[in-house]
Amino acid sequence: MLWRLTIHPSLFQYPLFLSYFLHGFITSFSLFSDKAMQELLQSPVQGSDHHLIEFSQTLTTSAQAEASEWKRKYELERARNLNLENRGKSCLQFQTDLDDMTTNNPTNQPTLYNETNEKSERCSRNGICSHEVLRDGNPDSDSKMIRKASFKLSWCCKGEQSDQQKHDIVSFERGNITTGERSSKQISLKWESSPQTVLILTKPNSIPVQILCAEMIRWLKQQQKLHIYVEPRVRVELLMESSCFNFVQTWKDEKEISALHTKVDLVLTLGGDGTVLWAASMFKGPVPPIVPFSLGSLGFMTPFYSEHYKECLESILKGPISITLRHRLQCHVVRDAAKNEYETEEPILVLNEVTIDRGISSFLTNLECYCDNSFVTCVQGDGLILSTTSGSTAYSLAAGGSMVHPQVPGILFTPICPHSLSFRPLIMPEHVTLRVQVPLNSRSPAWVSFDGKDRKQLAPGDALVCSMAPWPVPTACLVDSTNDFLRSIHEGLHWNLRKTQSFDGPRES
Ligand SMILES: NC(=O)c1ccc[n+]([C@@H]2O[C@H](COP(=O)([O-])OP(=O)(O)OC[C@H]3O[C@@H](n4cnc5c(N)ncnc54)[C@H](O)[C@@H]3O)[C@@H](O)[C@H]2O)c1
Ligand SMILES: Nc1ncnc2c1ncn2[C@@H]1O[C@H](COP(=O)(O)OP(=O)(O)OP(=O)(O)O)[C@@H](O)[C@H]1O
Repeated sequence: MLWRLTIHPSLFQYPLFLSYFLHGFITSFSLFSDKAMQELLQSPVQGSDHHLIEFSQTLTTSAQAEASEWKRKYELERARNLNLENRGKSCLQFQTDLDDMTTNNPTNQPTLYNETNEKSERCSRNGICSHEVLRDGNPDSDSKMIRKASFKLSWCCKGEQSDQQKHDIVSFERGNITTGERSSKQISLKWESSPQTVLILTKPNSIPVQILCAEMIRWLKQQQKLHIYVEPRVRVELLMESSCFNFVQTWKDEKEISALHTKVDLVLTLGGDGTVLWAASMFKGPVPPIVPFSLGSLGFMTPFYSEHYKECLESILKGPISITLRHRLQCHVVRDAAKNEYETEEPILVLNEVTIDRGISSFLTNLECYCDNSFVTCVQGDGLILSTTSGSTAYSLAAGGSMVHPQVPGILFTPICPHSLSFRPLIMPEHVTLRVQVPLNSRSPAWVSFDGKDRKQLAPGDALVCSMAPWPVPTACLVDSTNDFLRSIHEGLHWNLRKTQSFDGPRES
């Protein structure tokens, strides 16, 4: 499986983003040496170009050693897969299509190593790239290799896509401090090799979703020749409909779920915002691009119309795709019994928000809040929401928080029904760590929930520690981040809808 990740130099002015992004990708792939990674992550922003290019060369050398073995296994596996799939000949249609796949479609041939090498050289000249050879983690199928599509992310400047421009946010020349043009524009994803595997996630208990899912799978297999993964529940539903869906793949346990990001090129969600949250929660590390189709009632994060799925997917599979990189929060529950902060429970990632509230207790919550160890305030009321900017249009909005463009990196600090006249919501910068603690003298415990789910009790002395997660959720845009955001607040919330004042009437002279 090969990956290629190119990072445009303008990203270097976002050191946190860069280290998060790279850390996310790097730690998930075992080829990077620890030393190289430390050097990379510790390198000063100005020198990043140099470090990254060196790094990419190390990686390419490592990849060379495995590439010919990979190619041999890949071809063996491909032959084996075709054999297996050919056994289910009862479905004549699928068989014909598989035959077409091998004879007529040269794009489905395995990419040769030389081509990859050539690409890597090209990539080192223009930007930063990494090539990965990944193995399927399943010990039972040692020879099973799946190639993952490679893609490139870049910023678009002034409505155009530019790989070359680099802007400094702040410059200091001859004693004058000036701010330069910000390059935090629309992010665009270009495929460098075709996507081959999609994961389809669906809202449960919905007949229209079930029907669309089956139709989409047929089309993706027959017309696009893609490998398809679904949840175990969905595979059972599909097989009840027809044994022709035998080719659809799924997973058995958590371990296989945790390896999904190494196999899946694209995630399609069929449902509402809750299904996008569900999809994000399945990836505890790096997340493949998500294409959210709207089959819910509100759909702030689901811009794609399911009726036009064929045109949409054709365009997505071809690329380029406008992407919203949605930041997530990483939350740790620290129990009072823990001897230090590192002894926490597994971190939980949220795309919308983490809420600390009074749960079923009728007492006021009493929450002490700290930001990077500075005391912020004490929340006495129903609770507190720590929200991402994507979540700013959800619960935080209902509690009086601002709506914030999802591409703005920040953490919203929104009280729920505070019993005080002056407690306005805050927005903190992305780099802070927030700590919400239930004081030992609190009259009652508090309850924490993550994207509206997985409630946990916080006893007096326990704390929730929250910071920006290294792994954002890339969601595909229908138009672009800003257009999609504005459309969702207009259509979803009828934001600032008012009849326009008529032309006739009194005027200022
Ligand atoms: N008072 C409230 O507004 C309130 C109360 C509880 C939970 N919620 C939200 O529900 C979310 C869980 O969603 P679910 O679908 O699993 O539960 P759900 O089925 O109860 O739906 C909650 C509603 O929130 C909407 N929503 C979710 N994320 C959104 C976002 N980022 N922007 C705008 N609207 C959004 C959904 O479309 C849905 O209409 C939580 O993360 C929380 O933000 C809101
Ligand atoms: N694949 C899934 N497996 C289990 N639960 C899911 C899955 N997809 C979605 N859910 C849950 O189902 C609930 C409803 O999902 P979703 O919000 O997508 O649909 P909806 O409520 O019809 O849409 P809307 O919120 O726009 O009205 C959410 O709580 C979500 O967490």
